[in-house]
Formats: sequence, structure tokens, C-alpha cells
Amino acid sequence: MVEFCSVSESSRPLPWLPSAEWGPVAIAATDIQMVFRSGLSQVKVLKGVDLTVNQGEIRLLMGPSGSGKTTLLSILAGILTPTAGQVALLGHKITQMSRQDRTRFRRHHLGFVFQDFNLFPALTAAENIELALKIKDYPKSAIAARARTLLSQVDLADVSQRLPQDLSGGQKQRVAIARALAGEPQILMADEPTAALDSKTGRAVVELMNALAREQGCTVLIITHDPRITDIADRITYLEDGHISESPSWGS
Ligand SMILES: Nc1ncnc2c1ncn2[C@@H]1O[C@H](COP(=O)(O)OP(=O)(O)OP(=O)(O)O)[C@@H](O)[C@H]1O
Repeated sequence: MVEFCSVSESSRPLPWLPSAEWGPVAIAATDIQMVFRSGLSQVKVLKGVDLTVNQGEIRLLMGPSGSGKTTLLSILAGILTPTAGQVALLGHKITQMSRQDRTRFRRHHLGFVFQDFNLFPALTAAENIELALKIKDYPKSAIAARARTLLSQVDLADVSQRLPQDLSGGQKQRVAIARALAGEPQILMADEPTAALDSKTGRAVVELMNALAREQGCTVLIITHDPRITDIADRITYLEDGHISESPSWGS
């Protein structure tokens, strides 16, 4: 059972929830179970996962292919509802929220980075970020300037007017990082952010993502298969056979 501390002075207020039990825990999952059913067959992917990630921590989630990492991330983000178990983000039990409230919570407090970038192909790098800021209800008059600042932070000021098709993989992922951090989310979730990149570019991208996240005091949870980036994490959690552990049984 995870205990939440009371509101700390440095915590930023949530824009739409009346009160929050803020504390040092950003992500708390208790006894998460997930069963996928198809016809008569069923597969139990998560068999009672407990996970706590502290605010400001950078955590890697590793495990063999098919072990349920993306499923767990989707549950932690409130995209998938678990078969059983509870998830609290920033002190709010998202598993007990309506779908609409979960969506709103995600929009205001979470950022996402994906393996395949997920940029809008018809929008320039700057427009991709501006759209994210609009969706997050960022003040209209400040959107263009904020997008410019973010693009400078990821060293892409000179390609801000290019479409994704005219950017390299590393550049696309840097746009995606700028977009994910645009609304200053308290939690950033990344699913295989280096998978489509060569190792040098992948490492540079993750280092940049983590530096920016640390600057913003953002909690980061990264799914990865990439052993070359393990040193950037504060802690690593391994998922295997539906359970998590602090050390892997494979490769040891
Ligand atoms: N919607 C679904 N319906 C049925 N089975 C699913 C569904 N989503 C995932 N699964 C199954 O759950 C298991 C875990 O999938 P998941 O994508 O979470 O694993 P993963 O660890 O992220 O894998 P990878 O590292 O290959 O991306 C797999 O056996 C997958 O086939």
C-alpha cells in the first residue's frame, strides 16, 4: 500500500483538480493485473505489478519482447484500464476517474515520446509543437515564442519550418521531445525512444530528453531494450513473466 504525503510548497497546483495529495511519489501502481481475452483463450500479461516512481526520478523499464512493458505503460498512463489494481499519478487515482477526466489529466500532466515519433506529417516542426501547446490550452499569445524556445533547446531552430519528411530520425525525435515537454508535464513517458535511431543518435536524444526533463523537474519513465542507455537512469525496473524485479533473470 503506497502512502502519499501532504502538499509540498514547491509543488505546482493542478490546473483543474480542486485538491491533490501531493508527495514525493509521481507514479504509484498497486497489484496491477492485465488479462487479454480473445474468444475462448486468454493471456495474463501482468500478474500483480507494484511500482513506485518518485517525483523527479528517471526510471527505465526493461524486459524481454512481449513481457508487457507497453501494456504496463498504457495502464500507468490511463490509456488502458487494468483487469485489477490501482494507479495513482501525482496523488490522483486515475483508475477511478472517468474516461473524460483521465484524458484531461493526461493532456495537462503527461508527455509522451514514441519509437516512431508520431509527428503530424503535414505540419512543420514548429507547427507540431504549436498544436500541442494549443491542445494544452497554453496562452495563445505565447505559443509561437514557446515553440521557438523549445526548438532552440533541442537545437533545431534552423529547421523549424521543415516538414517531418525533411528531417533526420534524430531531428524528428528531438521535435517529438520538444513537443512532449512543451506544456511542462510533470510526468514524461517514453516507449522505445531510441529504437528507430542509430546508437550514437539514440544516446544523444535520450541524454537531451533527460536533461530537459531534469531541468523541468519532470519524472521520466522510459521503456527500452537498449542496454547502452542504462547509465542515464536513476533506477531500472525489469518486467518478466508478468512480474517486476530489480534485477533481470536473463543475461545474468
Ligand atoms: N490488445 C491486445 N489484445 C490481446 N493481446 C495483447 C494486446 N496487447 C498486447 N497483447 C499481448 O500482451 C503481451 C505483451 O505485449 P506488450 O506489447 O505489452 O509487450 P512488450 O513488452 O511491450 O513487447 P515489445 O518489447 O516487443 O514491444 C503480448 O503477448 C501481446 O501479444
